[in-house]
Amino acid sequence: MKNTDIWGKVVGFIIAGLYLVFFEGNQTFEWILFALVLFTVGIPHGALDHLLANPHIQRRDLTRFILKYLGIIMLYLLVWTMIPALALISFLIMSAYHFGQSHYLRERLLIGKGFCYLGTGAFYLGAILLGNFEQTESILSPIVAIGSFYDVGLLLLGTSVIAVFFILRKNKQIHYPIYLAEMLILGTLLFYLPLLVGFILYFGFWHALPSMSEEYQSLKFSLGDNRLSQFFLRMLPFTAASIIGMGIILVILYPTNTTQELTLLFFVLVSLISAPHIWYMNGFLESRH
Ligand SMILES: CC1=C(/C=C/C(C)=C/C=C/C(C)=C/C=O)C(C)(C)CCC1
Repeated sequence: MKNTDIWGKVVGFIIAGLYLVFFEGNQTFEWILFALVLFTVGIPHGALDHLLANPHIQRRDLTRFILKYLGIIMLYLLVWTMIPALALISFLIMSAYHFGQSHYLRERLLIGKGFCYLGTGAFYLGAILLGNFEQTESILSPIVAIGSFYDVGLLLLGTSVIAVFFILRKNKQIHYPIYLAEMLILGTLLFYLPLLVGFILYFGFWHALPSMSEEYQSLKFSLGDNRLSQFFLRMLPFTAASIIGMGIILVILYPTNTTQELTLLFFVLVSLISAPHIWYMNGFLESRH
């Protein structure tokens, strides 16, 4: 699985190309693509957090881990219900950091690491959301009115590329032109793709798959024989729990809510499982060096 991340990005570009040439506006294609990427890499990449914390975790520690994970989820749910705008802003900042982090899995950033993660992730997330501003605005309308933030968003997009450029250039060991080229090419593509297509391609092939590959590299020695099948097998319990849990909530709310409301609810559920995942993943990635 060493070069899976690179192949994944090639596949991501191919799917984007196929979509633009043959399936543009085809909602069936969009939903199938979304579900497929979400179920095969999107959710599973976060289903091994317990092993990243401790590859040989035993029942007692696993229980403690689950309780801690659920505690973070509950606390964050409380924030969503009491101060939704704050919960949303924290979700966007956490996500930007987390997405940015997965662009530099093979690098060792010595200067401005946190800002570089944040800037890179903010750029890609910004491209996805600003390129489909009206839809983003309408999904978020039950929480906040973002209508007047378009120009600020564009400014943030420009600032983040420039900031990342300077940070990467300061890190002399990094070959920065490749990252900038990727930002410009992928950023433009994500800006023009529809919201959920752009999001799922980026999430699946630029974030989840590279992260999964890194998880495998780190866990493979503790997986015994048939390590690849063991790796996938161990993802099953928490993947299934997340999909079933989120599915039940969405199915119950389906009859009384619009598609926009269900989309927002889906992302709120994603944010709930992402909060502890981002925390544990950061601990895992930062402990490698
Ligand atoms: C696409 C999209 C949104 C943002 C989603 C994000 C930020 C997802 C992050 C997922 C993460 C961090 C997963 C972890 O592995 C909004 C603004 C909620 C609503 C409009 C559509």
